[in-house]
Order: sequence, then structure tokens, then C-alpha cells
Amino acid sequence: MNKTINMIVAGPRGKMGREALALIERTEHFRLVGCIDRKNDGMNLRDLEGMPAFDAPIFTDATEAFDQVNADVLIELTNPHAGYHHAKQALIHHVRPVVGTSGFSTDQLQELEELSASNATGIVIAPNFAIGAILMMRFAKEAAKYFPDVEIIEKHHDNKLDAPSGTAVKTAQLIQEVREKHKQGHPDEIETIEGARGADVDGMKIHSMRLPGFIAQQEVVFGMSGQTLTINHNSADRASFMSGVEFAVNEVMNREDFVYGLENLME
Ligand SMILES: NC(=O)C1=CN([C@@H]2O[C@H](COP(=O)(O)OP(=O)(O)OC[C@H]3O[C@@H](n4cnc5c(N)ncnc54)[C@H](OP(=O)(O)O)[C@@H]3O)[C@@H](O)[C@H]2O)C=CC1
Ligand SMILES: O=C(O)C1=N[C@H](C(=O)O)C[C@H](O)C1
Repeated sequence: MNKTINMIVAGPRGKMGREALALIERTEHFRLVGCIDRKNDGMNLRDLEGMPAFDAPIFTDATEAFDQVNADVLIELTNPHAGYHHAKQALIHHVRPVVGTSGFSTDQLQELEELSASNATGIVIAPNFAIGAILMMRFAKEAAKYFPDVEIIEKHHDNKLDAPSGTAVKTAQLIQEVREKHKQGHPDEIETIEGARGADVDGMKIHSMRLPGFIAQQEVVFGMSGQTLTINHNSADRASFMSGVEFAVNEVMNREDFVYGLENLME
């Protein structure tokens, strides 16, 4: 039998937070001990339509939450500003964060890595929890060894705060490990409208679409003379992320280090 894992969820009323609460409810050894929300308007989680009936306390202050509740893991699903603060407070209190929130800067990631080391507390930051997205990134890295010209097109719902997506940034970083820096396209190309060629990472391009109707989709398009190769991943619902959240929570319990990307926890 698995040991019970006590959890705090940050962002419980959000689209991902709600899925995380449902995951906790259906997983025998997961237990919700608290939530961190932006506001506490007296509304209990059980008052919200479609939410599992938990009695866990809701905190608006992360420090207070970690001081008052005995938690093993923080599931962080808010926004880059709040998420960074929550993850930091969790590490300071020796609570292991599992972070889905995207949009952290390189400096913030480094600070969290240092804090994880100085507190000997594990943290998993997953730019994408969906197994298909992890495989898309792995296949893209493999393909980049043979196709050095590549552009990433990510498509998300129009409530997304960060661009490019965490997944696109991570994909570009994995490709960077095998691709030599070089400028793509015509050497003399000019943008007649600024931004037309997208964001630039060592000469490869990232394009971010934001439209209602999308949840999360990414295409990694490779090209060489006479052929193109497209690797496409689509999350059609947010439940697609939850097996990855479950996996990360179980794994982080055995870690005392900083892990950036679920692929680092897979064989
Ligand atoms: N790694 C992955 O696989 C995935 C990651 N994500 C990422 O997860 C994050 C959440 O996404 P999503 O659920 O779609 O976003 P939502 O906007 O639906 O939810 C975010 C929630 O966080 C709350 N919130 C905002 N500020 C704070 C705060 N200071 N303290 C506590 N709660 C706060 C919001 O409250 P309010 O509405 O009142 O502001 C809202 O309920 C994003 O960064 C997204 O990119 C999303 C999908 C998959
Ligand atoms: O905001 C989202 O929705 C998503 N965010 C993550 C990202 O930035 O890559 C993961 C997934 O794409 C959904």
C-alpha cells in the first residue's frame, strides 16, 4: 500500500487546479490538506459547481499555508508571478513543489534550483505533463540531429498569460543541445511587419498563436531540400495532463534535487 501524500494545491479554482482536485479525490493515497487561492471570499471549495467536496482550509498567503498545515507536496498551478513565490515558500518550508505553472525566467529557475539544493528538498518543474508532449519533445530532439532547420508553432487558448509556452521553450532548449546555432531563412530577409518571423532562439523560430477554441497544441516543423517533417501534439482536454501530475507527485517524494522536465524522471 502506498504511503499517504499530503498536498496543498495552489490555484484550486483554475482550469488545471480543478483537474488536480479531481485527481486527488480519485487517488487513494493522495490527500488534500490545504489550498492557496488568490482570494478567499468565504466560498468553500464544496460550494463551487463540479468541485469535489473537500474540507481543506483555503489560504491567501502561502507562508501561512505552509506554517499552519503539514504538507508533503505543493501542486502549483497559478501564474508565473504567484507560482514562483509559492514554490519558493514551499522549498523554504521543506515542502516538495510539483510545478505546472509556465513562464518562469531563467533567473527564477536558477534561484529555485539553488533553494532546492540549500534546503535539500526536491522540486519537479514540468513545462508539460502530457506524455504525448514529452514524446514530441524527445522526437524533436532526435529529428534535429538530421534536420537543423526547424520552426516551432504553438497554439493555445486566449487566456494564456505567457508566450512562448513553457513547452515551446523546453522544446527549443532540447533542440539547442544537438543543433548548431545558425540563422535560418534567407540571409537578407527583412520583416516588413515586426514579429513576422517569430521569436528567435539561436536562429530557430518560435511562433505563438492565441485563439479561443484551442487548449494546447504544438507543431515542430523541420525542413530540408525536398522534404519536411512535422511532429504534432494536441491536448484536447486538461485531463490529458493529470497522469503526468500523478507521476510527478509520486516521484518528487523520492527526490532531493531540482528536476526540470518530466523526461528526466522517465527511464
Ligand atoms: N505543465 C503543464 O502541463 C500545464 C501547465 N499549465 C500552466 O498552469 C498554469 C495554470 O493554468 P490554468 O489552470 O489554465 O489557468 P487558470 O487561469 O484557469 O487558473 C489559474 C488560477 O490561479 C489563481 N491565482 C492567480 N493568482 C493567484 C495567487 N496569487 N495565489 C493563488 N492563486 C492564484 C487564479 O485565480 P483568479 O482567477 O481569481 O485570478 C486561477 O484560479 C499556467 O501557468 C499554465 O501555463 C496549464 C496546463 C498544462
Ligand atoms: O497554459 C496552458 O494551457 C498550457 N501551458 C503549458 C505551457 O506553457 O507549455 C503546458 C500546455 O501547453 C498547456
